[in-house]
Amino acid sequence: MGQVAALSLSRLSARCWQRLLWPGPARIPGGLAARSLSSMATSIRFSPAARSLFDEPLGIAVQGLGPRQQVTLRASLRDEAGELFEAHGRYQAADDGELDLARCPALPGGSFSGLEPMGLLWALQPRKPFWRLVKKDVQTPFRLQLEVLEGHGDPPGQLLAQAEHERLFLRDGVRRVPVREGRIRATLFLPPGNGPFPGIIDLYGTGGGLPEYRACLLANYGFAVLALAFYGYEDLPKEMKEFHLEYFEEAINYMLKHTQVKGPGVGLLGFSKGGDLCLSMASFLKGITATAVINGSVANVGAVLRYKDITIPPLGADAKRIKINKSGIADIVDVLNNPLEGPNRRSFIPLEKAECRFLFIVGQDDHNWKSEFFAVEGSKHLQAHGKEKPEIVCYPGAGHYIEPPFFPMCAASMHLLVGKPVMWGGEPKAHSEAQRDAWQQIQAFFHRHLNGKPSGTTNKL
Ligand SMILES: CCCCCCCCCCCCCC(=O)SCCNC(=O)CCNC(=O)[C@H](O)C(C)(C)COP(=O)(O)OP(=O)(O)OC[C@H]1O[C@@H](n2cnc3c(N)ncnc32)[C@H](O)[C@@H]1OP(=O)(O)O
Repeated sequence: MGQVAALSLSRLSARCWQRLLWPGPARIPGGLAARSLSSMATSIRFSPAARSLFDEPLGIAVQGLGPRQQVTLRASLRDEAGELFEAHGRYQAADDGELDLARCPALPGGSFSGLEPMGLLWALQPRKPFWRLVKKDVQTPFRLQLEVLEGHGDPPGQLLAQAEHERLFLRDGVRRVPVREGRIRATLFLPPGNGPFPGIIDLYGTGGGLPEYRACLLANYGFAVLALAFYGYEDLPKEMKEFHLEYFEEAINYMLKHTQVKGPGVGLLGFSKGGDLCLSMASFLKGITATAVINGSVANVGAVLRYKDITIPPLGADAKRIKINKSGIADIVDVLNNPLEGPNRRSFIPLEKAECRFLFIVGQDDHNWKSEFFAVEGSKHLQAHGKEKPEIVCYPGAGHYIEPPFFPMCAASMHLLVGKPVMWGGEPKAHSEAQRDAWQQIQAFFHRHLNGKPSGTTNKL
């Protein structure tokens, strides 16, 4: 079992005992989320006070402590399945009894240490092993609970203060529009106003369903974003057997016909399996100006890909190359064949046919597959065909699931294609920093190429 999961289980007894004493955060009536139920002395200050967007930094301070008083701050939230995610930090107040996480480092012994103002969020970990924080209903917030507890004991001492803060996904005025047009099964997020807005199509990977949370967070920054399901959702194919690009072509045409989407082309944002689908869309379909891939493959994987009379077979894999790491979890990083060798080359996506700009976001500790190798070989392939060199941004210590900022890193979870939990790679702090930078890189890339705006970031390799 993953170390993190084991930690959650081993501490379960202690926490259960603590929870028996305190049945959990009291619901605060009237939405005064930031007001803390506390003794007169100690109070919690969030900035912004009551609610903020999930991908925004959150200021956290505690007032009214004793000079240099030692306290434990414990953050928690329950996802929509009711699963609990927790993190704690050990702190010492300043001489004036104030504790501001932007200025005060966390001490060793908590979920994180050092000066980490957002550590209580990015270090959240599930009690349930192999569980990942996802947001299914983006119209409701995650309710973050924060407790201030006396001392650094385990279990910690008495409750000094508690407060709740809402982490939202939809900025005021952003519209959520279910799309059931033709075969398309999607959700369109539109910024406030009439636009037209630069359009992006957002694809997740293996797992099916219709994850909307990255699309809606991106729409908060002025893009019209279509979260597109492509299997395992409503009347779409139940399994990942074969994909027809004509389905994705419908989605592109839907966006380009939309009065609030700015042409002449759209952007594509794909993660994991969604990444190679975006690369295939860019290679065979028209109307694409910019394609960003997060830990994607430059070979078609996991299912046959068809477009008109063209067929691209999925890259071969060998289950015998599945390793078991020291925690007993499957490591599939070597499972796929090399798409540069022999018959595997038939799976290599013909990127040279694309007429768009590319951005590859790479977690260098990705254990789903060799994302850096794929990005570098994709770059070589494009340049060998006289195409622009793509942007490649590599993040040391980042794993496979590079999500929007402050999503806690998922070390391992069920891989629906492999049929067992796999390790995704990454080290939590480095992974969190990668998520924050990648989010800026992706927005700058799309603003630059869909809007012609100068970007504020540099290209790192
Ligand atoms: C063997 C050797 C061969 C190997 C070949 C390898 C080739 C490699 C090539 C290919 C490589 C591809 C590379 C890649 O793409 S790697 C995978 C990349 N993953 C993604 O992009 C996420 C895609 N989307 C989803 O996962 C779903 O949409 C979610 C989960 C967001 C909701 O979707 P939906 O609303 O439909 O959810 P459900 O309630 O019906 O659950 C369905 C199942 O999902 C599991 N789940 C749900 N929630 C969580 C959670 N919070 N934590 C952990 N697990 C969770 C759970 O097992 C559940 O099953 P069950 O527990 O209910 O039974």
